[in-house]
Amino acid sequence: MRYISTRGVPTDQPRTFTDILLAGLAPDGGLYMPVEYPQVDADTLLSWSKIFREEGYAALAFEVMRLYIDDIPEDDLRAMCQRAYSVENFGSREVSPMTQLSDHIWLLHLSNGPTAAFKDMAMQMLGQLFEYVLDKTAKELNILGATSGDTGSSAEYAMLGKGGIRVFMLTPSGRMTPFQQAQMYGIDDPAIINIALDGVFDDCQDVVKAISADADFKQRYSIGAVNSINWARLLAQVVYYVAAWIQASGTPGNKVSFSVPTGNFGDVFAGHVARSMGVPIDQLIVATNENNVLDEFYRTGIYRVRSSEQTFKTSSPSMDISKASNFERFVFDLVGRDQARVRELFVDQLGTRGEFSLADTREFKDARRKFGFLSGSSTHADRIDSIQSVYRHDRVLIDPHTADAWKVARDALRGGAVEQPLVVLETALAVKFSETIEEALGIMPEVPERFASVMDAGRHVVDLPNDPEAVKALIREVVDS
Ligand SMILES: Cc1ncc(COP(=O)(O)O)c(C=O)c1O
Ligand SMILES: N[C@@H](CCOP(=O)(O)O)C(=O)O
Repeated sequence: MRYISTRGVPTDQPRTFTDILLAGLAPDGGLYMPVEYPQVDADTLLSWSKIFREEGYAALAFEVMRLYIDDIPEDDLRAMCQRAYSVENFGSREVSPMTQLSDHIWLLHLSNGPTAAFKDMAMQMLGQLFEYVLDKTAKELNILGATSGDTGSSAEYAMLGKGGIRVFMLTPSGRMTPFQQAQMYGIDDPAIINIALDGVFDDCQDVVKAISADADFKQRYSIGAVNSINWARLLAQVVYYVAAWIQASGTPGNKVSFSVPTGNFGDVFAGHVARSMGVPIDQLIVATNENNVLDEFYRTGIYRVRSSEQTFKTSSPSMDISKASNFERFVFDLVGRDQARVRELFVDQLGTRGEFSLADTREFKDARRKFGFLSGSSTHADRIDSIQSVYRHDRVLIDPHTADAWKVARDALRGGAVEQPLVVLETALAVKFSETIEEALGIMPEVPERFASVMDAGRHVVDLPNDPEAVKALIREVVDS
């Protein structure tokens, strides 16, 4: 498989998987995409079903990922999948089991990994891939990432102790929960550098992109990406849509729909990839919180990003995002993979006016039928109500992000916009957001044994202004010392 940029010019040479794994963002500022989506037929789906049931998630992950990775020997890739998706890391061979809730909704558990969020599902694999490629090339990697609370800890735990890798993680100062802060800032290791930036997540992400756009700096300091701008993150996430389809249906003729709590549009985009490959997915529901830029697009065709000041601080804080990176990947598919058009929309129009409209285009009018996207949003009151409702009926504790998806899913089911089976993606454990759980239920979530001492750790973090130059200076200081 070869990869191209969403913005590239047609004469650009397509890249291999290991090239783009270390590169992250494309040099033209676009995002890498496979030149095509491999197609799977009914026989393949049935064989995947058998593999998942008999051999577990790691074996399925290998089958899916090998379709996109042809520059790593298969035995090595299989071994990496086994190490990433071990029972030790995720607690079971299924890795992402499902629970059936009332209202005919399934809950896909994606938060059984080391940091209690769905990010571990991809990040554990990324840790294996980075270590493998760096070992072969004898290179070092300085990962520069942005987090709203979950990517950061997931990346740090996945990369900790991996030779030749340092992590510089930008966090939005004062916007993460105490648990999320403690998980990250508690790590005392010279290869993990936490930075509290004076801004929101979008500012952190902008700094990452600005530094990645400085080709000389990027090359000199071997800057790599762990955010979902890195295609490998999304690829690893495709696997759990297949695993969920197998668990909820497993019959090639029977489709499954998904409701996905959405911020940077990575998770739901992985569902779009699975659907585009021929995995039997009917609807993909984009569920946002009050920061509803994406819900607005799917309702109106207008994509209007918001400034940091207009980005609300909500009780599903990991989704307080108003510039969703991966949305560009979807628009690339929506406009028929026309790179010049993507450049025009994301560089010329968005860059100058802060918005663009596809409302009057045939592509947008066909989008729902062709790509199966639905959307909705949720408020703080909705989240509280959803957490209460699921706990009352099913005795299951869901976190505020999962609650956003559950609310939009239930509305869509009741309104007849979507059919069963309908799967809600559980993206974090409630323990990370105990303040909101206490408000909803009057109880604190139980702290799993593995997190018993998280809150007691020290605080290792550097405060910096919202300025790429200040971040570059810190990277220079650490790497050159
Ligand atoms: C707990 C949680 N749920 C949902 C999301 C949204 O996922 P995505 O950014 O891939 O849309 C995030 C991060 O953005 C998250 O941390
Ligand atoms: N919710 C994320 C922010 C989005 O990051 P990405 O790595 O998925 O692009 C977080 O918790 O940091």
